[in-house]
Amino acid sequence: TTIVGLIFQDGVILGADTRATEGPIVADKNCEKIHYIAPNIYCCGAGTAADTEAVTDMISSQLTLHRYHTGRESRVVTALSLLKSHLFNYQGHVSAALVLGGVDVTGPHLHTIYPHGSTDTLPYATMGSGSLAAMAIFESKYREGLSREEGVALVAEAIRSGIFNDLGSGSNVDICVITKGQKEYLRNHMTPNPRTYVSEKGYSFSKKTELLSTKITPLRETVVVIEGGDAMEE
Ligand SMILES: C#CCCCC(=O)N[C@@H](Cc1ccccc1)C(=O)N[C@@H](CC(C)C)B(O)O
Repeated sequence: TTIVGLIFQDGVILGADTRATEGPIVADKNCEKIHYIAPNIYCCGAGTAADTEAVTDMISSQLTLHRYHTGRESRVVTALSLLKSHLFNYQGHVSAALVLGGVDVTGPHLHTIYPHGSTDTLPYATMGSGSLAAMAIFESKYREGLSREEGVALVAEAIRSGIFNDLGSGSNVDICVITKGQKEYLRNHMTPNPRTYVSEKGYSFSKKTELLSTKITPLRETVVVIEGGDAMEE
């Protein structure tokens, strides 16, 4: 997995690849790794698919009940506290490595949460097996005050770096843009690895292509007997 997040001038942008693996096997070529937490909060997950799905679903439900109780919009820090305490209680046995992002009354927020429950607050972050490939892009190109277009392009570039350089990552680019009072989930924003099909008529070559066997004179063949050479061992 390659999952990333960054803060741009109007909020937060999250990104993810869509490959699920089981050892050397690709179990899912287009899975979703950006999970809904609250209307203004989303979370990317790496690690064990079942664990990232279950833990984000659980915290999303808890925040829904909390919003009913308070009558207010959820805060990112609330999701952060609920996630880290759950993961810490399970001492790393819940294998969920998360990039949490959102915008609330206190502004834009981006955090990483590790399986053992430690967290970091950052302007840009990457997680998963493709995180080093993605971080190389951020470390060389991130700057504060990015526009929406620049931010989306940089997130896409970081995810593509993981897709093409990490075997644990692949297929498509999913993106989620979160600003004050608005969020856009761009499912399969890029599909750089389309499946190609051979038509039932077989391969189709360009008009200019000529069959080797007909047009071009047969390949020349000359046999040279080497005088006095030892017979080759059979
Ligand atoms: C679909 C399906 C089966 C998914 C199995 C499954 O969790 N794969 C894991 C790798 C793994 C982990 C622990 C045991 C075995 C295999 C996986 O692909 N993780 C990616 C993220 C999740 C959300 C898709 B990524 O971190 O590489």
